[in-house]
Amino acid sequence: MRLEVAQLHITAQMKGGTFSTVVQNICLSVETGKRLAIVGQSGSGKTMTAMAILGLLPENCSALGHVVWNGIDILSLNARQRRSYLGTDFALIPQSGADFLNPSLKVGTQFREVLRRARIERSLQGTLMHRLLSGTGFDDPAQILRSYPFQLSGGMAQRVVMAMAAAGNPHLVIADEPTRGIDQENIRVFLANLNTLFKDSAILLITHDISVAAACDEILVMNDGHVIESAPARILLQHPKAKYTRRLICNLPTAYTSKKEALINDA
Ligand SMILES: Nc1ncnc2c1ncn2[C@@H]1O[C@H](COP(=O)(O)OP(=O)(O)OP(=O)(O)O)[C@@H](O)[C@H]1O
Ligand code: NI
Repeated sequence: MRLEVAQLHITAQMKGGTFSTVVQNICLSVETGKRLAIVGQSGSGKTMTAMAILGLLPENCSALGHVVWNGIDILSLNARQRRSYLGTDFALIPQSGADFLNPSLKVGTQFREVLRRARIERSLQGTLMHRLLSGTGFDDPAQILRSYPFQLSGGMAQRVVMAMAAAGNPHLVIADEPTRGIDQENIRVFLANLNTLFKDSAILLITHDISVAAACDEILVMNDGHVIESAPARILLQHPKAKYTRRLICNLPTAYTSKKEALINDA
């Protein structure tokens, strides 16, 4: 299965009634079993691109172009039809697991609701929740299910949300800055879990961290609502074409430090 985005334009209606272009002519593709990273500085349109794919754009924004999933241009479907993809074919791993969870409900209650929406039979829910939580590294899933979100650390909340995202066995997973605010060790664990839980899914990973992007198959660089370049990760990191990409790599945290000097000298 394959996601193909072509000539995606997103426009926002501003307060005075004027229109502003948010992204222009975005083209990207990712197929099941592959991971695509989107990198770019703040405000470059990464999240809006992801939201357009998932059908979750804010009300004042609209998208034109093509978002083709499995041969169907889902951008032309109505809101109800589009929502039916989320939680089944598509899943979102949001930036902050802790913010995503409802603070007043136990993890188990929220997890069951996710499974209900994914149309998992009630009698299978318990076993599935335990399996998914074990899959994200929890030794005692029962205790996690009994916990309230405030009893979890940021990294633990992220793992819970990831297990929830895996519940519907999605074919496309979009993770928006999933590693922001978590330490290097937890980033390593996150990437390992992502690869195991979503082995057969197409993964679109929005990130500021070059070490996370480097773990993907392809990298797409965005700036100011445009695609600057895209290429297999290794090629893009070692031979970035655009000056913007070189500067971005130099400014991104972690890894590739030895490459940075060469890139700066080249720029
Ligand atoms: N509801 C909205 N109405 C109008 N403009 C918006 C709206 N939401 C976002 N924008 C604008 O769209 C542009 C792209 O925003 P987006 O959130 O996609 O950036 P981003 O690349 O995800 O940045 P970050 O790395 O900070 O998350 C920004 O200029 C932002 O101000
Ligand atoms: Ni964003």
